[in-house]
Amino acid sequence: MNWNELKATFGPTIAELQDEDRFLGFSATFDDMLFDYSRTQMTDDAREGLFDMLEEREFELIREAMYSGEKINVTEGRRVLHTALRMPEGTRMMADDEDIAATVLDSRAACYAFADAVRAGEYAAAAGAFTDVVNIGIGGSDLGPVLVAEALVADMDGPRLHFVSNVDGAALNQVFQTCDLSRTLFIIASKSFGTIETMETAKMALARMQDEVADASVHFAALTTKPDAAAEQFGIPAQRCFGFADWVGGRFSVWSPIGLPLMIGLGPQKFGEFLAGAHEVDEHFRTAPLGQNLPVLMACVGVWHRNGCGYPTRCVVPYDTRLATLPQYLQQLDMESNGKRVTVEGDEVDVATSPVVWGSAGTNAQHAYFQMLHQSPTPQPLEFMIAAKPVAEGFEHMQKILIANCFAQSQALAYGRSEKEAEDLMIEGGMGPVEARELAPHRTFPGNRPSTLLMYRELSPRTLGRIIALAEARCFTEGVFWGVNSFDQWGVELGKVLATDMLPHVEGRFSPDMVDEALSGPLAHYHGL
Ligand SMILES: O=P(O)(O)OC[C@H]1O[C@H](O)[C@H](O)[C@@H](O)[C@@H]1O
Repeated sequence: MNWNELKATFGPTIAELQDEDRFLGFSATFDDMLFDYSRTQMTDDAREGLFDMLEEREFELIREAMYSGEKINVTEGRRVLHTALRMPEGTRMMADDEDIAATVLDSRAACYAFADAVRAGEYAAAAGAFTDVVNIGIGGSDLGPVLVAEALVADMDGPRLHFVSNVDGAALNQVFQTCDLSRTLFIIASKSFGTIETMETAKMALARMQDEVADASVHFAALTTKPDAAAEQFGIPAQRCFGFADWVGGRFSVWSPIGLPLMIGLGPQKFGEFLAGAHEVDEHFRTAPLGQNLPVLMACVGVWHRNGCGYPTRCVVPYDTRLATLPQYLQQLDMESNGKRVTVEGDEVDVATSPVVWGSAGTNAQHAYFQMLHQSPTPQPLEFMIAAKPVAEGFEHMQKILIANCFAQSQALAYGRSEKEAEDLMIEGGMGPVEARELAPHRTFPGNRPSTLLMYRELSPRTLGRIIALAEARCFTEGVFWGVNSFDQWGVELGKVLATDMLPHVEGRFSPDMVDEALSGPLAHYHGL
C-alpha cells in the first residue's frame, strides 16, 4: 500500500465502525496491559495496508538488525542497543568482536555497588551519609530519570533526589537553599560531557562545594561516555565515573548508568524490576505477530493518525499525576527521533513525519484544554493511559473517579452530542425553546474524535519499565514506516553552534553591528535594558 492508498481508506466515522466485534478486533493485550484502539477511525483495510507497508519496508529485518547490534544508526556509524541494557544476568551477547553482555553487566554491577554504598552510608561525606542527590544533566540525561523519579516516588526509600537541567540558575539556587550541602552528592550526567548547560551548571556547583566542604571531590560523581573529560575538568576519579558505550542514545539512556540517581533512590532491586519490565516488552516486540504486537499496533495507529487521517499532533493524557512528565519525555523520544526531513538514504521524505507530541495529566488537562479537543474544528487524537489500582490502599474511590473520567472523555470525544440532543436536553431541563435553540450550537459536540487507551493493573517499577519500552519500540516502528534514521539528532546542532557564536555579542564584547540586521535590533534593545 502507498500513502495515497492509505489516505483513501480514511472515511468511516468512529460511530459507523462500532459493532459487537469492534473492541475485540481493535484491541490487544500483553499480560495485564490492554491497548484499546477501537475508538479510532482505523478500518480493517487501513490496518492490513499498514502491515503490508511494514513488510515492504522489511521491518522484521531492521528490527532484528537493531537487536543484534548492527550499526543501524548509519549517520553516526553506531549500533542501537538500548534493549541490551535491560538484558537479564547470565545473558550472553556479542556484536562483531564486542562483548556487549560483559559491557552492560559489568557497568550495571558497578552502578549497583555504588548505589548500595551510598544508600548504606558506606560511601559518605565527611559530615555523614548523603541525604540528598542532585542530578545535573539535560535532555536524555535528565528527562528519563525525572520521569521515573516522579512516577515511582512512593517506592523511593533512599536519599532525596533533585534534578537540575537548565543553565538558568534558579533550580541550582533552590538546591543550594534547601539541601544540606555538607551531605549532598552531585551527579554530573552527560553522555558527551560537552553540553554547555550541564558543564556550566556543574562548574557552579563545584565552585560552591569548594567553599562549603574540605574535599569537594567526594561530593561528585559522573555518568558519561567521556571519563577522561570528567577527570580532567572536575577531578572525578575513575571509581566514581560510570561509563557507557556510544551505542546508548541519550533519549534511550535511562536504563544505563544515567539511571544511577534512580538506583540510589529506589535501590538496585526495584531498579532491576524496572529493567525487567522493559526486557519483557523487548521480548514481546521481537517475537509477537504484528496483529498482537502492542508497540507495532501503537505505531500503526500513530502512522494512521499522522498520514492516513492527517492529524498534525497527538495529545498524551495519562490519568495519573505520577506520569505528568511523560508527555515531555515522549516529546524528546518521538520528536527528536522521528522529526526528520530525509530518509536513511538522504532523500527528502515524501510524507509527514513525527507529529507534535503534547499533553499532561488528567483530569487536570480536562480543565485546561479539553474544550479545544472537543469543539475546535481541528480534531487531534488523544492517547489515554490509566492504572486500574490506586497508588495505595484507601484511595480506591478516587481511582474509580479517575477511571470514570477517562472513559467518559473517550466516549464524549468519539460520539459527541448532536445539536438536536443538546436542544432537547435543555428543554427537558426547563429552558424555553427559543433560548434552547440559540444555545444548542454552543453545546454541540461533533464527536468522531479518536482516542486510544493503555490500561494496566498498577504503576509499579515493572509496569513503568514496560510503558517506556513500549514507547521506544513504537517510536522505532514509526521510524521504519517513515524510512528515517530515528537515532541521530543533527537537527539540534545548528542552534548550539550559533549560541556559542552569539555569546560574545550578548556579553557586549562584539558590537551589535557585526550581526545581520534581523539580530542587531534585538541585541541593541537588549543592551539598552
Ligand atoms: O548527555 P549529553 O551529551 O549532555 O546530551 C544531552 C542532550 O543534548 C542534546 O542536545 C541532544 O539533543 C539530546 O539528545 C541529549 O540527550
